[in-house]
Amino acid sequence: MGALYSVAEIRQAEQAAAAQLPPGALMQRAGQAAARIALDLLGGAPARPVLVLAGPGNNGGDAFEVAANLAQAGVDVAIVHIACEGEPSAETAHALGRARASTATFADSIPDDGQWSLIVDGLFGIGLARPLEGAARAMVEAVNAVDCTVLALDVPSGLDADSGAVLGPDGVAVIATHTVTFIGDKPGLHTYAGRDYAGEVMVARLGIDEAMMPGASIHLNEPPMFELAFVPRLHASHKGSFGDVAVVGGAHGMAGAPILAARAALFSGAGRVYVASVDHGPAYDNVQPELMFRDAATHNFAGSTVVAGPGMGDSATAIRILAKLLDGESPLVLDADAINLVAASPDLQSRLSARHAPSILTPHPLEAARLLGVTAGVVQGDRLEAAREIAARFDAFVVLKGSGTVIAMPDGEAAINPTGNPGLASAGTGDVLAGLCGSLLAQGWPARDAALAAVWMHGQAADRLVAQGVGPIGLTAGELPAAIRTVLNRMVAQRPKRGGQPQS
Ligand SMILES: NC(=O)C1=CN([C@@H]2O[C@H](COP(=O)(O)OP(=O)(O)OC[C@H]3O[C@@H](n4cnc5c(N)ncnc54)[C@H](O)[C@@H]3O)[C@@H](O)[C@H]2O)[C@@H](O)CC1
Ligand SMILES: [K+]
Repeated sequence: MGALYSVAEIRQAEQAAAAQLPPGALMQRAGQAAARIALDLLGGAPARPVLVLAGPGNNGGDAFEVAANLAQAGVDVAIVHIACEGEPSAETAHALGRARASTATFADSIPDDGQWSLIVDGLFGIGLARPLEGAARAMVEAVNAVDCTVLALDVPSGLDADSGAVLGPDGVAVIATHTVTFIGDKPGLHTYAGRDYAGEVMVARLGIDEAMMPGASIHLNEPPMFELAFVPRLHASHKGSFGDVAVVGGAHGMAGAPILAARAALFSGAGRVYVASVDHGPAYDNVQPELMFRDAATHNFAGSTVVAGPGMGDSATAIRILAKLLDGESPLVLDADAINLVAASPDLQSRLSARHAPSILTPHPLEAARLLGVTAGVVQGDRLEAAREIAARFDAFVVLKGSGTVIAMPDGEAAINPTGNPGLASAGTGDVLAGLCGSLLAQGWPARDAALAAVWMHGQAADRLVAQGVGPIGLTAGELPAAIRTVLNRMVAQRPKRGGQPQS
């Protein structure tokens, strides 16, 4: 499964492998793998030269190997090299020698009028230690100004491979169309700025056996992580077989948010779905008359899975209801205002930590920041760490939303979601996600699988809609539930037959 490795883990694997190989072998393999990909991207004899940018460290060494291999394949290659202040590593010096001995030409800077068929970014990889400045920054800005295919070696230069943050308050990084990453995939290529900067990610393992890799605690959130939880339905089932969901929210002026969550629960198969309003809410939904409307102050939540937060507001009634729900035994999804109320109240926080039934929290970065008492910038600077910290602190399953949503479990396991698109950056999509999480919980799914599958399906549904021309611009949250239903039924139909019982 798509394991993601920290820089420290990659270094560990690299050292273990290098000890058993001739000097420079890994760099040569990296250069060969990347050159093969470059040739594929060029798709035949290119009309224009390839520009290879080589930095001062071993990422630059990889770049020299790529340049030498491309030159050997008959490609016209120009190299711009930022030399290191001290001595390069032996393997980088050797790679530089190979590039010098090839037909590749060296230039001091990127020519202003240069036109390229491909740019290879070998400036900085996992050794990036500070924000880019001076010549390196100027080079990155020049690359980003050109409309051209860009292949990043290992990591787009300027991007932190662990966090997906561009280093520096006003930092720059190479915006690549493709990234070939070495030895193992890295979390920073898939979350925060990573998805925009890395483009399509390919992994070149450099012949390092899976067995030599450290056990990963972070994975890409892909169907093998959760697909066994999709079970076909028995003919002999009834609506009581698929659980009750109650969505609590809908303060004055925000009646739509719980309805979106409730529709998502309905379309993803929950048996009975209630909207419990903290204010005097609507009596029915004329688009979805299957939904039942109740007063949250008097509704009996026993036996339901509760999704609390969408449009819940911060009234005394909302706080009182939330305290009661936290003390209860219902599986709970906390979103939006419910998270803000918890963040503002040490009392609600201790009730949350003390729960026995599962809790899933679905904060966006600012809500996560409030929970942790930090800024949204700090959360975004290390999304994995923030999600894990919330999960540990509240013994809860955490879905930290944003590009490359992070899902963190109370036991330290974490995943980064690869589906979804900017169409989801619109009002109400979070309500839909919360309703979907609640629906899967109500149908008996373990919280871990519910969180992983809900996030994946939510993104996948948005991707399907965009493929049909519905968005990303103008995609509305209300369009998601029906698309989620299609994704869910396909997942059930395609579920691998590996044991497990149909749900009764
Ligand atoms: N060591 C190995 O066995 C292998 C290394 N590989 C490559 O080597 C890379 C790691 O090499 P390094 O550890 O040398 O690291 P990098 O090549 O990523 O960069 C480190 C160098 O850049 C300098 N530096 C860091 N940040 C800077 C900044 N903002 N401005 C200016 N200079 C800066 C450092 O002082 C150092 O000289 C990997 O990303 C990968 O591409 C691959 O060849 C696979 C095998
Ligand atoms: K790079």
